[in-house]
Amino acid sequence: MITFEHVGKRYGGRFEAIADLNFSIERGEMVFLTGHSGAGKSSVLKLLTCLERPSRGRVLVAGRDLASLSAGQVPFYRRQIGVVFQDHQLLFDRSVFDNVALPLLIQGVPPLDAARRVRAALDKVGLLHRERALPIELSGGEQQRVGIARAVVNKPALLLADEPTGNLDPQLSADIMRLFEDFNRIGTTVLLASHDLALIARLRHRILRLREGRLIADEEAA
Ligand SMILES: Nc1ncnc2c1ncn2[C@@H]1O[C@H](COP(=O)(O)OP(=O)(O)OP(=O)(O)O)[C@@H](O)[C@H]1O
Repeated sequence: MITFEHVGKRYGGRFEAIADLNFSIERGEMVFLTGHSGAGKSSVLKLLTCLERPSRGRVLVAGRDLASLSAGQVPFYRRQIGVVFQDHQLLFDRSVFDNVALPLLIQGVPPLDAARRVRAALDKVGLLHRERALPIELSGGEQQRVGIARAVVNKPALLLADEPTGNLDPQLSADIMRLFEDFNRIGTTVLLASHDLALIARLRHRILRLREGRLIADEEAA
């Protein structure tokens, strides 16, 4: 599903934030990406979402070299990917329902179809009863679950998350991770960047460890 081949990323002529990175993730895997602050975790996710381009090497997703995508094709490519951020980036003047519906409206999905899909996504994250609420009325864990519903409303083949439990206590973090596992169980490939080593160790999925932009360990699921 994902292949990095000799990938390097240099920001503005400085040192390489990512250096000769090689790894593959098969369709249907759930993998953690970890490492110290500045190790390059977010850079890997930015390369996968075409927010950044590699300075060298190739990034392939579903067999396609992302360098071959034209600027016009990038939005279509991104529709196959769900992205969850640490700060969830919800619109605070829109309801939970409207936040989750946003990607579908941008794509021109008919409203009735969109409503059905939004409710299915909210149901999966256990927030169907809060569809009319504003994000400000929700707890941090609930807000993160809205962010996850928005990321999966398109049924993406690939789900990426950057520190999705960064602001949550251990219990809520475990709940959020269980949600990712649920989506993985139904076939979604999941790549999660996290520096929460205790949480990662408990969950027993494959772990890619980065240090200073290099892969220093690739540990199979326990
Ligand atoms: N847009 C940018 N311009 C310049 N340097 C950048 C940019 N984005 C990242 N970097 C640098 O690249 C390196 C890797 O950053 P990255 O955000 O990928 O690491 P990270 O492992 O996700 O860190 P954190 O856990 O703190 O988010 C860091 O030294 C960072 O300062």
